[in-house]
Amino acid sequence: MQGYLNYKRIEKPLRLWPLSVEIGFGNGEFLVRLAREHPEHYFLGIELSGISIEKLLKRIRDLGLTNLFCVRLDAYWAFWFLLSDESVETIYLNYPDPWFKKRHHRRRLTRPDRLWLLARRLRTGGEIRLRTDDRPFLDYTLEVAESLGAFEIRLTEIRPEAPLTKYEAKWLSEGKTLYALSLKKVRPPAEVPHPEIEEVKELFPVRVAHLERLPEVLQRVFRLREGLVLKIFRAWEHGEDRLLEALLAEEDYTQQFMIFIRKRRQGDYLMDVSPFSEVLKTRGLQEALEFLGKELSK
Ligand SMILES: C[S@@+](CC[C@H](N)C(=O)[O-])C[C@H]1O[C@@H](n2cnc3c(N)ncnc32)[C@H](O)[C@@H]1O
Repeated sequence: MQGYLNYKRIEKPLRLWPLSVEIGFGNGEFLVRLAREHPEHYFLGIELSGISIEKLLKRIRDLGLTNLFCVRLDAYWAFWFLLSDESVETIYLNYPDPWFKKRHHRRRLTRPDRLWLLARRLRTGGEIRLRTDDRPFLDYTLEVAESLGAFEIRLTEIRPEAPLTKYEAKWLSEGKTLYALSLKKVRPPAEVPHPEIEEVKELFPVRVAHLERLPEVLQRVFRLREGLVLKIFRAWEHGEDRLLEALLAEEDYTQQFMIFIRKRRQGDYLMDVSPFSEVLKTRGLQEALEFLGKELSK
């Protein structure tokens, strides 16, 4: 599909240059305008909302835009998996959810590990441009940005004569103050603890000696290690073969998929991710298969 990046399949990191990224593009108005104004520049939109993705894809198709792409993935993991350091010209964050309650601050897109990764992926001299109407969120972001020591920081208020989106025009006419924060990368950010997931080239099938213990693993939650949790929901029988429905949470990246267990002539079984499940091949997924193989074979 034109403009859609299936991040589980494509070659990574992306090789698009010059590239700018918008996180949480919503109705896509801002991103489409940029892509039309700068046909020589590539743009990537990152969104969690399927409806937003559908709408943007329709506009990409209708307008025949060949420089605009989108991916449906949490922004942190999109930057982690798809982009290399120093590869992005500008990162736009327009009115991200401020998560104003203290206990929700960890969901903020500008919390230290999130902003750290954006700063890594940004080209030196490039900018993160944030727009927000939420002063406490802005102050939080300023504090995090300062602590990373990577940026030249500039804060302005959005003026009515600037190019505005429909919502911005409405908010300004209602007398709201809209802030524009520019974080220009001048040096690499200070290291902060951050979640990591390692992709692997290939997943290897795992041997299972017998299936007698299969009922015991169903509906159980296995904590394989810090940041890796596996749950097998149920199993279907197909002759001597089995199909399992599994969920794996690796850090906060979750994948739901089917596991196929096939009886071999030797009498034992071979277990693999079902070819009908598309997964991101990760070290954690291989670990989970190996763990399950051992658990069943006991
Ligand atoms: C408040 S809306 C703003 C939409 C748009 N930028 C605008 O200015 O109207 C925030 C958007 O960010 C998206 N979003 C929130 N968290 C995200 C994440 N972790 N990764 C990607 N998109 C995210 C939401 O789905 C939503 O569309």
